[in-house]
Amino acid sequence: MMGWLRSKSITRSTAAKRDPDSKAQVSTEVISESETDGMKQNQSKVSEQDDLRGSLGETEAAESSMLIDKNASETSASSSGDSLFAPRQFDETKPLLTVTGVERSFSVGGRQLDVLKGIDMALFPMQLVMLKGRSGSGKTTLLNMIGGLDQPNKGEIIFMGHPFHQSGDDQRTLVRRKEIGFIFQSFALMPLLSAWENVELALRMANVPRSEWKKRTAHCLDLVGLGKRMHHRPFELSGGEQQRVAIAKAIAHRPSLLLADEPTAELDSQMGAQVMAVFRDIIQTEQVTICMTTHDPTIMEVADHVFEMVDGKFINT
Ligand SMILES: Nc1ncnc2c1ncn2[C@@H]1O[C@H](COP(=O)(O)OP(=O)(O)OP(=O)(O)O)[C@@H](O)[C@H]1O
Repeated sequence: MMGWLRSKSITRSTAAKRDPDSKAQVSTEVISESETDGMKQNQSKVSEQDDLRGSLGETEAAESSMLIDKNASETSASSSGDSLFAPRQFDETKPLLTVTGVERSFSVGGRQLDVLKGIDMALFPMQLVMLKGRSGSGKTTLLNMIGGLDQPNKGEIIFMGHPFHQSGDDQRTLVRRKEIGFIFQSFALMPLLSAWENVELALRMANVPRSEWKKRTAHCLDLVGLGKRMHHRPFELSGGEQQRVAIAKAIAHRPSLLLADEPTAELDSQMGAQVMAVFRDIIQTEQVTICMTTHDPTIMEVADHVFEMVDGKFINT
């Protein structure tokens, strides 16, 4: 599968930014872009990482800013630190997210392409849920909806009480930045920054007070087993280690939900197993829920639940 980041358009349309409440405008833009080929190359769509980068400017700016800041004294007022470590209060029997009757179509070459055809699902706290299905069955389209990056044409998506199907782009962005973490097939790390700096960058972008960065960064890198490689840059790490840095980065702000699109696709089976072991650990330690896509049957064995998607519908719910 092509990763979200490189080609999948985890998207927010510029139209939506102009009028965050207008689904029609989002659809219109998607249609016209698709017709001229190419959702996957579209510059007006903003990948999640581009979106995150946007809050700091260009990649290079973000990286240099981190490099300049790395020895700066810890001056920010504290502390939201407790919220990064405190046990969560939730009822495990109540879903974190519900998807009801969700449909999503795109217009391609003047024709309507029905991608999601009535999806119902629920994610409960601290579950590891997997989506499987053939290429093109609609898995990433669904993850985009769950992550608040796109909206359905029909149906409801409620995440932690927030009606994603009817809230504006800005509202969804706020929820997403606080409560959702993303992991990509292609790791999505800043190449000039060390593992430590990559995680710190995520904390900065989440507006976590600087005084909390050190403790939280060390904690997250320890959780993924990279405490001893914290000063390595991505190119000095194996693929599995890079993906573990990406996990540390994605959980740094302590999201309630982690979404991962084929997180093990570029890894060999041993590294893939390590990533899955880390997922299992962080579900317990961070009390996070994980929803991921995969094609790998061995990986599915560790799931709490596997949804199989065929042609835009689940066949085994
Ligand atoms: N913005 C869009 N505009 C037009 N078509 C789209 C758009 N997004 C997705 N599609 C189409 O929807 C279908 C499902 O795509 P999706 O990426 O969700 O599948 P997938 O199950 O994740 O596949 P893979 O495993 O190959 O990544 C594909 O035919 C794709 O081309």
